[in-house]
Amino acid sequence: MKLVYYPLLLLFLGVCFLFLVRAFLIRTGLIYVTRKWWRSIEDYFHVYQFYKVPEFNESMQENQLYGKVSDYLHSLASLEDSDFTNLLTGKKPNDIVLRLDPNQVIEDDFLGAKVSWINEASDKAHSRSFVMKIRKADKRRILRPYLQHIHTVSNELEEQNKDLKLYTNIGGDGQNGRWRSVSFTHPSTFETIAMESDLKSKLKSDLESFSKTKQYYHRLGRVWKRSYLLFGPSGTGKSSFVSAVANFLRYDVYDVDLSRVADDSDLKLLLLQTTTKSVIVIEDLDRFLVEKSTAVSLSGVLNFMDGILNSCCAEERILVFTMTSKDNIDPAVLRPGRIDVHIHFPLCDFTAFKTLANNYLGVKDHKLFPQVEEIFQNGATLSPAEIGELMIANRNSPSRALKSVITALQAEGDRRSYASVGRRLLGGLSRHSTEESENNSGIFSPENVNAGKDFRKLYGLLKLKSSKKSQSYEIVSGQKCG
Ligand SMILES: Nc1ncnc2c1ncn2[C@@H]1O[C@H](COP(=O)(O)OP(=O)(O)OP(=O)(O)O)[C@@H](O)[C@H]1O
Ligand SMILES: [Mg+2]
Repeated sequence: MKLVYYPLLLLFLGVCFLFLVRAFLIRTGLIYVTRKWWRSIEDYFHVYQFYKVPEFNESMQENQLYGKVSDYLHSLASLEDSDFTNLLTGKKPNDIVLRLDPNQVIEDDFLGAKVSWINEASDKAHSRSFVMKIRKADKRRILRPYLQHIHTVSNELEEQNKDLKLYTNIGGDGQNGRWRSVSFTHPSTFETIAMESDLKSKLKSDLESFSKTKQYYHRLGRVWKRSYLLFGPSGTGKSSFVSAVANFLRYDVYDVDLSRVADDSDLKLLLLQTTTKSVIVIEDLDRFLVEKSTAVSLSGVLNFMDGILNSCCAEERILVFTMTSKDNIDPAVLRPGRIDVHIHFPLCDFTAFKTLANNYLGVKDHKLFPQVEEIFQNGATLSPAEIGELMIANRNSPSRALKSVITALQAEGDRRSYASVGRRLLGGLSRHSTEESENNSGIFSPENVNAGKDFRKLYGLLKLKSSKKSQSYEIVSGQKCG
């Protein structure tokens, strides 16, 4: 009977022994020595192949693969396990980054195979190199996909780390280029913009799919561009949206000021001088077209929108046009193909208000919310910019902030009723224009554009009223919406 339990006892003691040895090795740090020995034993039984990636080629030109490999290796978590790394300050003031020391080894895993890289110190030619070591047995299976993987990851890292630029056009003869740039640091992102969440995800996936469809556009013989029209009252987030797009795609921004463009050919020149992977914006296009306050003709604008000149390079560009209203705009400007996506930016509703309260005050719910909701339901509204300002001014006290929003909304509601009484009193002659406005979802005539803020808010109310029947945000892809 005792003999039956013997092997079990031995097994148990063996497991306990191994467990204790492992705990001992980890505790004393001897585990690293053991691993090194184990690796040497493994090395002894495998045949390896080495690939050198030098910093310069034989003509002493920079080998771009070296930079990509360097970016890739320095992004690996296993960098921390290397025996010797340098600690350096990163791009941002509080960033600390690790850099592999010369002759240090870094390990990587790819498709179940182990790959080691050695950061070789300068040789006679004063050039550095990375040397990849893989088992011959794994070479056929992983070499190509692994190199492809390095390319993809390093390209992604480059996108993430590049400093974005904001270009603005200057007047003048254009001898030395017409764009002047500064760092683009606008913090607006899709997360900070108050926008219906479904619409937000649709727009994000639209942008993502655009940035990945080069082949598709080429096959159709189309310029690889996507045009967005953002329309809505002032302070509803149109410019913030442009920044969010740039931050999302990591694209530079070119802000075209039409008042500084000399003529159609000047506009073409500006377009030619933009770089790939950029968002090109014309703000307040309606103002320029309706008031004709630019030297550029309508056909000049249309050619710009079509991006004909860009077809030579066919690299990705996003065109964004902002307008207060698209009602008085020549339909040719808005036709499908010229404008791919129309996005309506309405004044605030309760859902947008909650997003703002969360962003600005860190408040997800509050006892004053039902009161705010009721006021919105009665038709009062303000622009997100106006609500945001009230919240910033009272950011230390959410209750005070919400009370000030309520007071402002109530004042706005009162002004609205006052305006509607005024309209009724005016009667006859003016009734026609009011009806016309309402029938046309609140057409905003050029005279109204200049009639000041109060009128603009009134316009916003009419617009919101009509849009509430359908959706608060309007996105129509590939067709004009009205
Ligand atoms: N939908 C929104 N979500 C979050 N913040 C917003 C939103 N709309 C406006 N804001 C805030 O209001 C300010 C003004 O917004 P923005 O400049 O984007 O408005 P706009 O529609 O471009 O106005 P305008 O037509 O006058 O140029 C910004 O600081 C922004 O943070
Ligand atoms: Mg703006």
